Amino acid sequence: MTAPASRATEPSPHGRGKARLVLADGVTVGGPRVPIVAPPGTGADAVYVDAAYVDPAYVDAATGSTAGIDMDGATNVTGPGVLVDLTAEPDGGSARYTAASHSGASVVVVADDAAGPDREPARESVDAPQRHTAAAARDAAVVLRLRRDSAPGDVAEAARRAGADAVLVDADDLPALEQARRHGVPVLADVDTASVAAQAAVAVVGGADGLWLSGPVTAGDVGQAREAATRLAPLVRQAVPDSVPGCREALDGVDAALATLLEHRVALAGRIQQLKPVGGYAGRDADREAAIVRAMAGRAPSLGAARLAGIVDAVIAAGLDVAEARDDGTPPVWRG
Ligand SMILES: O=C(O)C(=O)C[C@]1(C(=O)O)C=C[C@@H](O)C=C1
Repeated sequence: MTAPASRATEPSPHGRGKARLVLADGVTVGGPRVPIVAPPGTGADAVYVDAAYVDPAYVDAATGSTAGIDMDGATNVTGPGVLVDLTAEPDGGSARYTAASHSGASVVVVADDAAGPDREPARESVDAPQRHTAAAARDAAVVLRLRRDSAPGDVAEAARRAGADAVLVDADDLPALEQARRHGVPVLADVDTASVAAQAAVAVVGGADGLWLSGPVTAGDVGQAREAATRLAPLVRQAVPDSVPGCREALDGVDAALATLLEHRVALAGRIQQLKPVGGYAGRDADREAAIVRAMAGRAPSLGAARLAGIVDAVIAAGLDVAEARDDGTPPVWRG
């Protein structure tokens, strides 16, 4: 994680007026990909750390001790490209300031109770305790954690009030995800690793631009979240960026989803060959193949039936090749 995060938002192709937040080199919240944000050592695209792990000096100042806190490696985990989570800070004042200013982090995450209607904005406040967060946040991007009881419709307003570049909401808070999407606010979804695959899927389909994994997070959790995002994001985040790298990134996502579906298709077609009275090339069914092409043409009008026929023919032939080559101890009928 070397490149700095950036609070400078850029126009995004995902919806009119939608901004995107750059977390690290090639890692954006609001682009075609849905990045995974998780603690260090889990293989995530971007890393967050709890403020308590930012600087031993903070722990000394706040509690007089580091007892009970595992500080192994703590001092080296922050810096540019790292998100520092300030939402659980006990005193909200000096601790936040010390933690965030010592960290060199590029993104700080603040709670909505630090930016409520009668509080000062996270980025511009002059009153303690928020002034400390504000001071730290001046040079960093701000992500605002919104609690579930924040009324839908207030998402964009809360982000504006806090001077936030993105919001963080519960993975299954679909009204908040929808509000953020509608108002063009980049939105991270807080995925509880107790049910990571399902929550990640719900969040991505609901419109999350990034997944923030919380709880005890393992590399396996990150892998599951990434897989859910890879499979589902291309289905719900259709965009045509205006640069070659942007388009290639989006194409990579679509190709990943296509490959997943092709793999499933090969399995299904292979099973049919075992079940049909005559399977394999010998049992090819032209009427069935024509019906497949017609059905797909309705969903791919740009290609049309004639071009799709060639694609479908190649896909079916590849599936039959695999089926005929398979030697899994259950001989298909055509092998006798
Ligand atoms: O539907 C079948 O009968 C199949 O064997 C599957 C399948 C396919 O891959 O879709 C393969 C060969 C047939 O010609 C038609 C379709």
